[in-house]
Amino acid sequence: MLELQIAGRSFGQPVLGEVFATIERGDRICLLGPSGIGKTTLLNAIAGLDKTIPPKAIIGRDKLRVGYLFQEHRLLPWRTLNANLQLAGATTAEADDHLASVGLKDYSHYLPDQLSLGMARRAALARCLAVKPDLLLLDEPFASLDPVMAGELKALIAGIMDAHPRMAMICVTHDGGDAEILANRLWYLDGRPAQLQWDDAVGEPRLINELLGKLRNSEGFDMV
Ligand SMILES: Nc1ncnc2c1ncn2[C@@H]1O[C@H](COP(=O)(O)OP(=O)(O)OP(=O)(O)O)[C@@H](O)[C@H]1O
Repeated sequence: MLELQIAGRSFGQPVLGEVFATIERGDRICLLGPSGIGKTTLLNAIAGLDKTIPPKAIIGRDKLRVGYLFQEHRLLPWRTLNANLQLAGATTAEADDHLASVGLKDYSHYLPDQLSLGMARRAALARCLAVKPDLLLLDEPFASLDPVMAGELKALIAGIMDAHPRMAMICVTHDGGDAEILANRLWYLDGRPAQLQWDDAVGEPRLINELLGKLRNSEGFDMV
């Protein structure tokens, strides 16, 4: 579905090194790595937001719709949730359905600033769904949420992926345990410049335990 042939990305000094990987329909990838290593930089490149990365480095990108959940919700504050989703291409009724699917059935007419952090993140997730994505990019969706809300959002995302078996996902997280719930592949980004150190299938419990063990032993990695 998508092939990455990224030569690198510098911000004054090299951040990303060469990244070669493929993403197939239905892939659920958790992207882990130390803080500041380049995970968001890689997501931005895949999303096509980084104009310094030549389009030919992301083969297949032009044929895909991408939903990107940024670290902050980026909803337009002067528009209702329904109107925000309409901007992403949904009809009024579709926007209501997407909002209902993330537990915001009664909040269609709310403004983003009237929502809690967790609700705003779910509204932003609904906006991602409104673009009918082939690929969902999630940048630390559980950051700053209390454990109950984070758990609910994890279950919600897992349910969305089950309901859309041809949609692929890359989810940046600092918690290797998220992979057990969400992923069938683990990407681990490390080094300077950063490269994918591991790209593994984690479909089997034995494999995922092995990988999480490696992550726990990895220097400088924060396991939660
Ligand atoms: N627009 C920019 N200008 C300058 N430096 C940048 C820019 N964007 C990212 N960087 C640098 O690139 C490096 C990687 O940043 P990035 O946000 O991709 O890391 P990350 O792995 O997502 O971090 P975190 O886990 O803390 O969110 C950092 O050193 C950061 O300071």
